[in-house]
Amino acid sequence: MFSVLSFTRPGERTLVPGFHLRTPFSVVETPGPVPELFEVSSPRTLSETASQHGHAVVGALSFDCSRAALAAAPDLSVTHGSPGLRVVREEPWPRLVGDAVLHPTPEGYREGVRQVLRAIAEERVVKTVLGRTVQYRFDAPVPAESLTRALARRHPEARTYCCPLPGGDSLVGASPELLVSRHGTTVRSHPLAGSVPRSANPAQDEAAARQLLASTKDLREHAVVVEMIADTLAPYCTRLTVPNQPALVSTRTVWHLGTWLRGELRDPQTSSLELAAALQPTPALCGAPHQPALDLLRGVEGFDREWFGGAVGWNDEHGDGEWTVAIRCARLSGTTATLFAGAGLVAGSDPSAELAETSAKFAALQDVLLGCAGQEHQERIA
Ligand SMILES: C=C(O[C@H]1C=CC=C(C(=O)O)[C@@H]1O)C(=O)O
Repeated sequence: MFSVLSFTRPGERTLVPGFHLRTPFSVVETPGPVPELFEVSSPRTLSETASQHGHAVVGALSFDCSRAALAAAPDLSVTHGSPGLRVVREEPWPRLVGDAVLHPTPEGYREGVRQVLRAIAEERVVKTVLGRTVQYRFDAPVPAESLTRALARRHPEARTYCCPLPGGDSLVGASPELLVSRHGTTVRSHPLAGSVPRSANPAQDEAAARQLLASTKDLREHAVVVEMIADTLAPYCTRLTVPNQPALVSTRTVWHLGTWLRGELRDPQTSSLELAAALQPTPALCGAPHQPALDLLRGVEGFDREWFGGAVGWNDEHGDGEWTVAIRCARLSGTTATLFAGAGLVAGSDPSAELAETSAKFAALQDVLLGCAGQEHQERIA
């Protein structure tokens, strides 16, 4: 069942963003602010409800898939190709107030990694993804749409999104990872796992990429994810192609290992939302085996991920749609912006290297958020 949430707070209407998802191949957006969100305890319920009413829906699935915040979007526009950025009035950018709040501290994160490595050594888990947060406060709310446009300019290769959340918050990000798409009977997924920070020195950058492609630790970390996604999609597909080697994927700040999976749907009634709910969360954000990894990360992280590591996307009235993994993101809530990043841990992971990896992941948002605020990046977060 689902309940309708009032989405706007009195007096805050002008700050409420619409839904926006830009990829290198398309832009999907609502024409204006989303008036109402439906909070759903089972995304499948809404998928069925949406198809009964013939509406497209947009929104977010939480990390553990126990919640979805979705909105009916009868006027959803899908523009194929690589259209230019919509010109809208630029709002004034707020100023940063005070210092960044890190959770946990860098040493706290390294200690968390050691705890997970002990659990791996005791064979309680094979892999767990450990997250951390950094929170900034501003003298006024951060304009979500301006931030999204600035992210799209800085990360044209990414899947840039702005998604309304309950309580007037929004989730804004520039993710490199496709959870799942369904177009007609074609299903695609592009999991990423196994990463190293990029270097400003071209020779070092190339060497880092080469080492990543040859790293048995990172290949193992990646294989766990691909196996789960292939096993989950296989029953939905008549044919599923799974390359046996990952390829390098570059973002502005990080190299990743990535694998494109492609399948043909067995039943054309299966919607993109149903596929997303079946996959979420993959071991790229949680770990393996699923339940012990989830219990472990909940105990060690000490914060509620809610939408971080979930999925943001759309599903049209035919069941077509795309769901992006909600990473490289900030939750905007009033005058605060909370950034999230995590790293996959397997046997052989090094606490300081994992900390550096999360810092490089934060940088995707930080550079834009603090750059727009006219601030130098003074905070040493690692
Ligand atoms: C958890 C994050 O990244 C995931 C996605 C790609 C590579 C990952 C890794 O190598 O650890 C993570 O699994 C994040 O960006 O916060």
